[in-house]
Amino acid sequence: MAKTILVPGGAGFIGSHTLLALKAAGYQPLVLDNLSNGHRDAVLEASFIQGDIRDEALLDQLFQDYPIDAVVHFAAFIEAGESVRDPMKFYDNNVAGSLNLIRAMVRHGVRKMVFSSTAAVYGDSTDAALTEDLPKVPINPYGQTKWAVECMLRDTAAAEGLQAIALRYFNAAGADAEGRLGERHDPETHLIPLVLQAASGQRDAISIFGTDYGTRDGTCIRDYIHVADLATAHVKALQHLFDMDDSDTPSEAGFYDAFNLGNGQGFSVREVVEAAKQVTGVDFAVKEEERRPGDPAVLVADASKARDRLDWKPETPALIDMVAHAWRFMNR
Ligand SMILES: NC(=O)c1ccc[n+]([C@@H]2O[C@H](COP(=O)([O-])OP(=O)(O)OC[C@H]3O[C@@H](n4cnc5c(N)ncnc54)[C@H](O)[C@@H]3O)[C@@H](O)[C@H]2O)c1
Ligand SMILES: O=c1ccn([C@@H]2O[C@H](COP(=O)(O)OP(=O)(O)O[C@H]3O[C@H](CO)[C@H](O)[C@H](O)[C@H]3O)[C@@H](O)[C@H]2O)c(=O)[nH]1
Repeated sequence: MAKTILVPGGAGFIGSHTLLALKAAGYQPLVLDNLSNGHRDAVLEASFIQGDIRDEALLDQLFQDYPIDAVVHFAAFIEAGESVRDPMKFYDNNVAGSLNLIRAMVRHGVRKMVFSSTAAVYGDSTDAALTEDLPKVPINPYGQTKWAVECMLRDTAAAEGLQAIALRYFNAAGADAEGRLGERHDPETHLIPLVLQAASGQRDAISIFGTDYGTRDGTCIRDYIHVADLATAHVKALQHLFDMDDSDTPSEAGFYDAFNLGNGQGFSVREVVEAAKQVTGVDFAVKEEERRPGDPAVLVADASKARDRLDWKPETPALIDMVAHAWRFMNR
Protein backbone atom coordinates (compact mmCIF):
# COMPACT_ATOMS: atom_id res chain seq x y z
CA MET A 1 0.00 0.00 0.00
CA ALA A 2 1.20 3.53 -0.78
CA LYS A 3 2.71 5.28 2.23
CA THR A 4 0.79 8.35 3.43
CA ILE A 5 2.88 11.50 3.78
CA LEU A 6 1.50 14.50 5.67
CA VAL A 7 2.68 17.67 3.91
CA PRO A 8 2.16 20.84 5.99
CA GLY A 9 2.68 23.83 3.69
CA GLY A 10 2.03 21.72 0.59
CA ALA A 11 0.01 24.49 -1.10
CA GLY A 12 3.09 26.75 -1.27
CA PHE A 13 5.76 27.12 -3.93
CA ILE A 14 8.20 24.34 -3.03
CA GLY A 15 5.60 22.13 -1.33
CA SER A 16 3.29 22.02 -4.35
CA HIS A 17 6.13 20.98 -6.66
CA THR A 18 7.18 18.33 -4.15
CA LEU A 19 3.67 16.83 -4.14
CA LEU A 20 4.15 15.92 -7.82
CA ALA A 21 7.49 14.25 -7.08
CA LEU A 22 6.07 12.37 -4.08
CA LYS A 23 3.12 11.12 -6.11
CA ALA A 24 5.40 10.09 -8.99
CA ALA A 25 7.52 8.11 -6.49
CA GLY A 26 4.45 6.19 -5.31
CA TYR A 27 3.60 8.07 -2.10
CA GLN A 28 0.16 9.35 -1.12
CA PRO A 29 0.52 13.01 -0.07
CA LEU A 30 -1.97 14.61 2.32
CA VAL A 31 -1.63 18.40 2.44
CA LEU A 32 -2.31 20.48 5.54
CA ASP A 33 -2.14 24.19 4.75
CA ASN A 34 -3.83 27.25 6.25
CA LEU A 35 -3.56 29.06 2.88
CA SER A 36 -1.94 32.05 4.58
CA ASN A 37 0.41 32.15 1.63
CA GLY A 38 -0.41 29.06 -0.42
CA HIS A 39 -2.92 28.35 -3.17
CA ARG A 40 -5.60 25.67 -3.11
CA ASP A 41 -5.30 25.18 -6.87
CA ALA A 42 -1.57 24.44 -6.54
CA VAL A 43 -2.42 21.17 -4.77
CA LEU A 44 -2.49 18.67 -7.63
CA GLU A 45 -2.83 14.91 -7.20
CA ALA A 46 -3.05 15.11 -3.38
CA SER A 47 -5.71 15.29 -0.68
CA PHE A 48 -6.13 18.69 0.96
CA ILE A 49 -7.12 19.80 4.44
CA GLN A 50 -7.27 23.49 5.31
CA GLY A 51 -5.82 24.06 8.75
CA ASP A 52 -2.96 25.33 10.86
CA ILE A 53 0.00 23.42 12.34
CA ARG A 54 -0.56 25.42 15.54
CA ASP A 55 -3.99 23.77 15.96
CA GLU A 56 -3.29 20.92 18.39
CA ALA A 57 -6.78 19.39 18.25
CA LEU A 58 -6.73 19.34 14.46
CA LEU A 59 -3.33 17.58 14.43
CA ASP A 60 -4.59 14.95 16.90
CA GLN A 61 -7.60 14.35 14.65
CA LEU A 62 -5.42 14.05 11.53
CA PHE A 63 -2.95 11.62 13.09
CA GLN A 64 -5.90 9.53 14.33
CA ASP A 65 -7.83 9.55 11.06
CA TYR A 66 -5.02 8.91 8.56
CA PRO A 67 -2.31 6.21 8.54
CA ILE A 68 0.48 8.80 8.36
CA ASP A 69 3.93 7.26 7.82
CA ALA A 70 5.99 10.45 7.65
CA VAL A 71 5.79 14.24 7.57
CA VAL A 72 7.39 16.54 4.99
CA HIS A 73 7.16 19.93 6.67
CA PHE A 74 7.20 23.14 4.58
CA ALA A 75 4.79 25.28 6.64
CA ALA A 76 6.46 28.55 7.68
CA PHE A 77 6.79 32.23 7.03
CA ILE A 78 9.73 32.73 4.73
CA GLU A 79 10.76 36.34 4.18
CA ALA A 80 14.01 37.24 5.90
CA GLY A 81 13.35 41.00 5.59
CA GLU A 82 9.89 40.74 7.17
CA SER A 83 11.33 38.64 9.99
CA VAL A 84 13.60 41.54 10.96
CA ARG A 85 10.57 43.86 11.21
CA ASP A 86 8.24 41.36 12.94
CA PRO A 87 10.26 38.60 14.64
CA MET A 88 7.47 37.38 16.96
CA LYS A 89 5.30 36.53 13.97
CA PHE A 90 8.12 34.23 12.81
CA TYR A 91 8.86 32.67 16.20
CA ASP A 92 5.16 31.95 16.64
CA ASN A 93 4.56 30.31 13.29
CA ASN A 94 7.91 28.72 12.53
CA VAL A 95 9.06 27.66 16.01
CA ALA A 96 5.84 27.25 18.05
CA GLY A 97 4.09 25.75 15.00
CA SER A 98 6.86 23.20 14.46
CA LEU A 99 7.00 22.39 18.18
CA ASN A 100 3.28 21.65 18.09
CA LEU A 101 3.70 19.45 15.02
CA ILE A 102 6.69 17.52 16.41
CA ARG A 103 4.87 17.01 19.73
CA ALA A 104 1.85 15.61 17.88
CA MET A 105 4.12 13.26 15.92
CA VAL A 106 5.68 11.98 19.15
CA ARG A 107 2.23 11.53 20.75
CA HIS A 108 1.02 9.50 17.79
CA GLY A 109 4.20 7.50 17.19
CA VAL A 110 4.98 9.06 13.79
CA ARG A 111 8.75 9.22 13.71
CA LYS A 112 9.93 10.41 10.31
CA MET A 113 10.21 14.03 9.23
CA VAL A 114 11.84 15.90 6.36
CA PHE A 115 12.10 19.57 7.30
CA SER A 116 12.54 22.69 5.13
CA SER A 117 15.56 24.48 6.50
CA THR A 118 17.58 27.17 4.81
CA ALA A 119 20.97 28.56 3.91
CA ALA A 120 20.01 31.46 6.19
CA VAL A 121 21.14 29.35 9.19
CA TYR A 122 24.78 30.09 8.27
CA GLY A 123 24.48 33.86 8.55
CA ASP A 124 27.17 36.01 6.96
CA SER A 125 29.82 33.35 6.45
CA THR A 126 32.91 34.29 4.49
CA ASP A 127 33.47 30.74 3.25
CA ALA A 128 33.37 30.38 -0.53
CA ALA A 129 31.11 27.33 -0.38
CA LEU A 130 29.19 26.47 2.77
CA THR A 131 29.41 23.02 4.29
CA GLU A 132 26.86 21.68 6.77
CA ASP A 133 29.24 21.66 9.76
CA LEU A 134 29.95 25.42 9.72
CA PRO A 135 28.77 27.42 12.74
CA LYS A 136 25.10 28.39 12.71
CA VAL A 137 25.01 32.14 13.28
CA PRO A 138 21.92 33.43 11.49
CA ILE A 139 21.83 37.20 10.94
CA ASN A 140 18.03 37.43 10.72
CA PRO A 141 15.19 36.06 12.89
CA TYR A 142 13.94 33.90 10.00
CA GLY A 143 17.22 31.95 9.91
CA GLN A 144 17.20 31.80 13.70
CA THR A 145 13.73 30.19 13.71
CA LYS A 146 14.84 27.55 11.23
CA TRP A 147 17.96 26.75 13.26
CA ALA A 148 15.81 26.53 16.42
CA VAL A 149 13.63 23.89 14.73
CA GLU A 150 16.69 21.98 13.58
CA CYS A 151 17.90 21.90 17.20
CA MET A 152 14.47 20.67 18.28
CA LEU A 153 14.66 17.86 15.72
CA ARG A 154 18.22 16.92 16.73
CA ASP A 155 17.35 16.81 20.43
CA THR A 156 14.03 15.02 19.94
CA ALA A 157 15.78 12.45 17.75
CA ALA A 158 18.14 11.72 20.64
CA ALA A 159 15.43 11.64 23.32
CA GLU A 160 12.37 10.24 21.54
CA GLY A 161 13.69 8.29 18.56
CA LEU A 162 12.52 10.81 15.97
CA GLN A 163 14.16 10.27 12.56
CA ALA A 164 14.57 13.61 10.86
CA ILE A 165 16.39 15.17 7.93
CA ALA A 166 16.73 18.94 7.57
CA LEU A 167 17.21 20.10 3.99
CA ARG A 168 18.91 23.47 3.86
CA TYR A 169 17.75 24.96 0.59
CA PHE A 170 19.62 27.81 -0.98
CA ASN A 171 17.50 30.05 -3.25
CA ALA A 172 14.57 28.17 -4.77
CA ALA A 173 13.84 29.22 -8.35
CA GLY A 174 12.21 28.12 -11.59
CA ALA A 175 8.91 26.35 -12.12
CA ASP A 176 7.54 22.97 -13.10
CA ALA A 177 8.96 22.12 -16.54
CA GLU A 178 5.49 21.05 -17.74
CA GLY A 179 4.08 24.45 -16.80
CA ARG A 180 1.59 23.13 -14.23
CA LEU A 181 2.96 25.11 -11.28
CA GLY A 182 5.17 28.07 -10.50
CA GLU A 183 6.04 30.71 -7.94
CA ARG A 184 3.07 32.81 -6.74
CA HIS A 185 4.10 34.52 -3.52
CA ASP A 186 1.88 37.51 -2.71
CA PRO A 187 3.34 40.00 -2.13
CA GLU A 188 6.34 38.74 -4.08
CA THR A 189 9.73 39.53 -2.52
CA HIS A 190 11.98 37.08 -4.38
CA LEU A 191 14.42 38.41 -6.92
CA ILE A 192 13.72 36.27 -10.01
CA PRO A 193 9.92 36.66 -10.11
CA LEU A 194 10.28 40.39 -9.37
CA VAL A 195 12.78 40.82 -12.19
CA LEU A 196 10.39 39.00 -14.53
CA GLN A 197 7.54 41.25 -13.40
CA ALA A 198 9.70 44.20 -14.48
CA ALA A 199 10.26 42.50 -17.84
CA SER A 200 6.53 41.91 -18.33
CA GLY A 201 5.64 45.49 -17.45
CA GLN A 202 3.84 44.56 -14.20
CA ARG A 203 6.30 46.82 -12.39
CA ASP A 204 8.19 49.88 -13.60
CA ALA A 205 11.66 48.70 -12.63
CA ILE A 206 13.63 46.22 -10.55
CA SER A 207 15.40 47.58 -7.49
CA ILE A 208 18.84 46.26 -6.60
CA PHE A 209 19.14 46.25 -2.81
CA GLY A 210 22.73 47.19 -2.04
CA THR A 211 25.59 47.79 -4.47
CA ASP A 212 28.36 48.19 -1.88
CA TYR A 213 28.82 44.58 -0.75
CA GLY A 214 32.33 43.16 -0.93
CA THR A 215 31.44 40.98 -3.91
CA ARG A 216 32.67 40.98 -7.53
CA ASP A 217 30.11 43.61 -8.66
CA GLY A 218 28.99 44.97 -5.27
CA THR A 219 25.64 43.10 -5.21
CA CYS A 220 24.63 40.03 -3.17
CA ILE A 221 25.48 36.59 -4.45
CA ARG A 222 23.09 33.65 -4.18
CA ASP A 223 23.05 29.99 -5.25
CA TYR A 224 19.83 29.41 -7.19
CA ILE A 225 18.42 25.89 -7.23
CA HIS A 226 15.56 24.65 -9.41
CA VAL A 227 12.39 23.90 -7.48
CA ALA A 228 12.02 20.53 -9.24
CA ASP A 229 15.51 19.57 -8.03
CA LEU A 230 14.46 20.50 -4.49
CA ALA A 231 11.36 18.34 -4.93
CA THR A 232 13.48 15.34 -5.95
CA ALA A 233 15.69 15.82 -2.89
CA HIS A 234 12.66 15.39 -0.62
CA VAL A 235 11.86 12.04 -2.21
CA LYS A 236 15.49 10.97 -1.75
CA ALA A 237 15.51 12.13 1.89
CA LEU A 238 12.28 10.31 2.64
CA GLN A 239 13.63 7.16 1.01
CA HIS A 240 16.75 7.49 3.18
CA LEU A 241 14.53 7.54 6.29
CA PHE A 242 12.40 4.60 5.16
CA ASP A 243 15.52 2.61 4.24
CA MET A 244 16.47 2.72 7.93
CA ASP A 245 13.59 0.39 8.68
CA ASP A 246 15.19 -2.22 6.42
CA SER A 247 18.74 -1.74 7.64
CA ASP A 248 20.64 -2.90 10.72
CA THR A 249 19.77 0.32 12.57
CA PRO A 250 17.47 -0.63 15.43
CA SER A 251 14.06 0.78 14.58
CA GLU A 252 13.90 2.62 17.92
CA ALA A 253 17.08 4.56 17.13
CA GLY A 254 16.72 8.26 16.53
CA PHE A 255 18.34 10.00 13.60
CA TYR A 256 19.00 13.60 12.63
CA ASP A 257 21.08 14.96 9.80
CA ALA A 258 21.18 18.08 7.64
CA PHE A 259 21.97 18.52 3.96
CA ASN A 260 22.65 21.58 1.82
CA LEU A 261 20.73 21.79 -1.44
CA GLY A 262 22.27 24.11 -4.01
CA ASN A 263 24.21 24.03 -7.28
CA GLY A 264 27.48 25.30 -5.83
CA GLN A 265 27.55 28.31 -8.14
CA GLY A 266 26.77 31.86 -7.05
CA PHE A 267 25.14 34.59 -9.15
CA SER A 268 25.07 38.26 -8.23
CA VAL A 269 21.86 40.29 -8.34
CA ARG A 270 23.20 42.08 -11.41
CA GLU A 271 23.91 38.73 -13.11
CA VAL A 272 20.34 37.60 -12.44
CA VAL A 273 19.07 40.84 -13.98
CA GLU A 274 21.22 40.21 -17.08
CA ALA A 275 19.98 36.59 -17.34
CA ALA A 276 16.39 37.85 -17.23
CA LYS A 277 17.08 40.42 -19.95
CA GLN A 278 18.56 37.65 -22.09
CA VAL A 279 15.63 35.25 -21.55
CA THR A 280 12.89 37.84 -22.04
CA GLY A 281 14.52 40.06 -24.64
CA VAL A 282 13.30 43.09 -22.65
CA ASP A 283 15.65 45.89 -21.54
CA PHE A 284 13.70 46.87 -18.40
CA ALA A 285 14.70 49.63 -15.98
CA VAL A 286 17.00 48.90 -13.01
CA LYS A 287 17.21 51.09 -9.88
CA GLU A 288 19.96 50.96 -7.28
CA GLU A 289 18.77 51.20 -3.68
CA GLU A 290 19.98 50.80 -0.12
CA ARG A 291 20.77 47.38 1.35
CA ARG A 292 17.80 45.34 2.61
CA PRO A 293 18.21 44.54 6.34
CA GLY A 294 19.09 40.93 7.14
CA ASP A 295 20.74 40.05 3.80
CA PRO A 296 24.04 38.11 3.93
CA ALA A 297 26.46 39.14 1.16
CA VAL A 298 27.13 35.65 -0.20
CA LEU A 299 25.36 32.29 0.16
CA VAL A 300 26.74 29.46 -1.98
CA ALA A 301 26.35 25.78 -1.17
CA ASP A 302 28.72 22.91 -0.98
CA ALA A 303 26.11 20.23 -1.63
CA SER A 304 28.49 17.28 -1.95
CA LYS A 305 27.03 15.65 1.18
CA ALA A 306 23.55 15.39 -0.42
CA ARG A 307 25.13 14.07 -3.61
CA ASP A 308 27.15 11.44 -1.72
CA ARG A 309 24.68 10.30 0.93
CA LEU A 310 21.27 10.93 -0.65
CA ASP A 311 22.36 10.18 -4.23
CA TRP A 312 20.89 13.53 -5.25
CA LYS A 313 21.99 15.44 -8.33
CA PRO A 314 20.38 18.59 -9.75
CA GLU A 315 18.92 18.01 -13.23
CA THR A 316 18.48 21.70 -14.11
CA PRO A 317 21.53 23.53 -12.74
CA ALA A 318 21.68 26.40 -15.29
CA LEU A 319 20.34 29.75 -14.04
CA ILE A 320 19.13 30.60 -17.53
CA ASP A 321 16.85 27.53 -17.54
CA MET A 322 15.41 28.43 -14.13
CA VAL A 323 14.66 31.94 -15.34
CA ALA A 324 13.17 30.59 -18.58
CA HIS A 325 10.87 28.17 -16.72
CA ALA A 326 9.70 30.95 -14.40
CA TRP A 327 9.12 33.24 -17.41
CA ARG A 328 7.08 30.56 -19.20
CA PHE A 329 4.92 30.08 -16.09
CA MET A 330 4.37 33.83 -15.81
CA ASN A 331 3.18 33.95 -19.43
CA ARG A 332 1.03 30.80 -19.32
N1 LIG B 1 11.67 29.92 -1.28
C1 LIG B 1 12.93 29.76 -0.93
O1 LIG B 1 13.84 30.19 -1.63
C2 LIG B 1 13.29 29.00 0.33
C3 LIG B 1 14.65 28.84 0.64
C4 LIG B 1 14.97 28.13 1.81
C5 LIG B 1 13.99 27.57 2.61
N2 LIG B 1 12.68 27.74 2.28
C6 LIG B 1 11.68 27.12 3.15
O2 LIG B 1 10.89 26.24 2.37
C7 LIG B 1 9.55 26.20 2.84
C8 LIG B 1 8.60 26.48 1.70
O3 LIG B 1 8.92 27.75 1.11
P1 LIG B 1 8.05 28.33 -0.08
O4 LIG B 1 8.92 29.24 -0.87
O5 LIG B 1 7.34 27.23 -0.78
O6 LIG B 1 7.03 29.22 0.74
P2 LIG B 1 5.45 29.38 0.59
O7 LIG B 1 5.05 30.55 1.41
O8 LIG B 1 5.06 29.37 -0.84
O9 LIG B 1 4.92 28.04 1.28
C9 LIG B 1 4.68 27.91 2.65
C10 LIG B 1 3.30 27.32 2.83
O10 LIG B 1 3.07 27.10 4.22
C11 LIG B 1 1.75 27.50 4.52
N3 LIG B 1 1.73 27.83 5.96
C12 LIG B 1 2.41 28.82 6.58
N4 LIG B 1 2.17 28.78 7.91
C13 LIG B 1 1.32 27.75 8.13
C14 LIG B 1 0.71 27.18 9.27
N5 LIG B 1 0.91 27.71 10.49
N6 LIG B 1 -0.09 26.11 9.13
C15 LIG B 1 -0.32 25.58 7.91
N7 LIG B 1 0.22 26.07 6.79
C16 LIG B 1 1.04 27.13 6.88
C17 LIG B 1 1.48 28.68 3.60
O11 LIG B 1 0.11 28.93 3.39
C18 LIG B 1 2.19 28.23 2.32
O12 LIG B 1 1.33 27.49 1.49
C19 LIG B 1 9.47 27.22 3.98
O13 LIG B 1 9.58 26.51 5.20
C20 LIG B 1 10.69 28.10 3.75
O14 LIG B 1 11.17 28.63 4.95
C21 LIG B 1 12.30 28.43 1.17
O1 LIG C 1 13.67 43.31 -5.46
C1 LIG C 1 14.67 42.70 -5.04
C2 LIG C 1 14.58 41.47 -4.35
C3 LIG C 1 15.75 40.88 -3.91
N1 LIG C 1 16.94 41.46 -4.12
C4 LIG C 1 18.18 40.82 -3.66
O2 LIG C 1 18.26 39.56 -4.28
C5 LIG C 1 18.88 38.61 -3.39
C6 LIG C 1 17.97 37.42 -3.25
O3 LIG C 1 16.81 37.84 -2.53
P1 LIG C 1 15.51 36.93 -2.39
O4 LIG C 1 14.51 37.72 -1.63
O5 LIG C 1 15.11 36.41 -3.73
O6 LIG C 1 16.00 35.69 -1.55
P2 LIG C 1 16.74 35.62 -0.14
O7 LIG C 1 18.17 35.25 -0.43
O8 LIG C 1 16.51 36.83 0.66
O9 LIG C 1 15.97 34.46 0.61
C7 LIG C 1 15.55 33.21 0.03
O10 LIG C 1 16.52 32.24 0.20
C8 LIG C 1 16.97 32.09 1.51
C9 LIG C 1 18.01 31.01 1.49
O11 LIG C 1 19.14 31.45 0.81
C10 LIG C 1 15.81 31.86 2.50
O12 LIG C 1 15.59 30.58 2.89
C11 LIG C 1 14.50 32.56 2.17
O13 LIG C 1 13.35 31.86 2.66
C12 LIG C 1 14.27 32.74 0.74
O14 LIG C 1 13.26 33.72 0.62
C13 LIG C 1 19.12 39.37 -2.07
O15 LIG C 1 20.42 39.81 -2.05
C14 LIG C 1 18.18 40.57 -2.16
O16 LIG C 1 18.64 41.71 -1.48
C15 LIG C 1 17.05 42.67 -4.80
O17 LIG C 1 18.13 43.21 -4.98
N2 LIG C 1 15.90 43.24 -5.24
